[in-house]
Amino acid sequence: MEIQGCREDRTSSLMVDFVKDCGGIAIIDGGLATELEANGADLNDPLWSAKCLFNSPHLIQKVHLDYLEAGANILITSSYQATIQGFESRGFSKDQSEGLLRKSVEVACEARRIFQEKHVKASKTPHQVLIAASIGSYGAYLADGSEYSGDYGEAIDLEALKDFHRERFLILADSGADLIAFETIPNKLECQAYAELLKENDIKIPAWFAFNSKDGVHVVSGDSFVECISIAESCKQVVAVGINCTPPRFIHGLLMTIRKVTTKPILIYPNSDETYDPDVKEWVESTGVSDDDFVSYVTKWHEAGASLIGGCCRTTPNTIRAIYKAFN
Ligand code: MET
Ligand SMILES: [Zn+2]
Repeated sequence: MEIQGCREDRTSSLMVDFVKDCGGIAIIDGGLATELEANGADLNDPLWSAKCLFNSPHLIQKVHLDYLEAGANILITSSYQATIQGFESRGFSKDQSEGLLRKSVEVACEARRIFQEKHVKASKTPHQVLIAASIGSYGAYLADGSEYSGDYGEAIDLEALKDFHRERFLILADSGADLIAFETIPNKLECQAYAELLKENDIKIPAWFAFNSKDGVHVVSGDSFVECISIAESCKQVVAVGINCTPPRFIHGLLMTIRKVTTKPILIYPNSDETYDPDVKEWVESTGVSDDDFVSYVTKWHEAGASLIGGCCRTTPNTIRAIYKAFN
């Protein structure tokens, strides 16, 4: 029985095949950093969730396992805000920093192994699981809120972004993950940088591109959503495109736009519609969306063409369990 979910051929058909194997809808996990906080981690730190890689990896494994038990088919690793630059600025050596990046994938793979072994021992068939190695934006590394403005200033050009991302990207591409998840992409320049890194390095591992929006029309910088999706569309290693960390109420309109410009599987993992305040580095309670409200959207998104659905910040294993139930 093939239970790992890692396929030998990491080709462009990976996501189409995986979604088919999952019965037409693959469930992505929910918020990682915010769920680590719910489990007691103090992430008020420029490294955010990556801090747990050296100070509480057991918590990361627990949250991954909670999402698998809730029904997730895809785990996104804790490398979103993990960078060599960030770790070095905290006194880690280069080797140690690279080791911490690899560890983010190892912890997720170990959670998958534990989950699948437990189900096999109980004579149940575990669901398939892919590990997506997260890469957050340059703005996430800056931890100054620019991941939600996409404004990096004049000094940051395409080459600067490629130089910033190259090393971590190459390490994660060779880490044993099934794919790379470029998440919360705030502007067109960063999207181009990722596409060029994939092409120039003839990377075999597939990737997905997920953008965020705060007006339901553009990516957060104000750049054209259509142009960003089109760049991803023209990149053969990109196996899915879509939206993350965006309020659920914007998703349907954005989905209608994406459908016109892509032939690739579409992924949607919104946040819970609360607002992040970069000054205090906290999510500000607002109306938010309850798990029931969230789930009332998901079948509509699926009907509208999304085949990978999960949650981002402030969604929880309960959100993912509710999504799972909506489709099973
Ligand atoms: C700001 S979006 C964060 C995405 C990341 N995968 C997380 O859930 O922590
Ligand atoms: Zn998020």
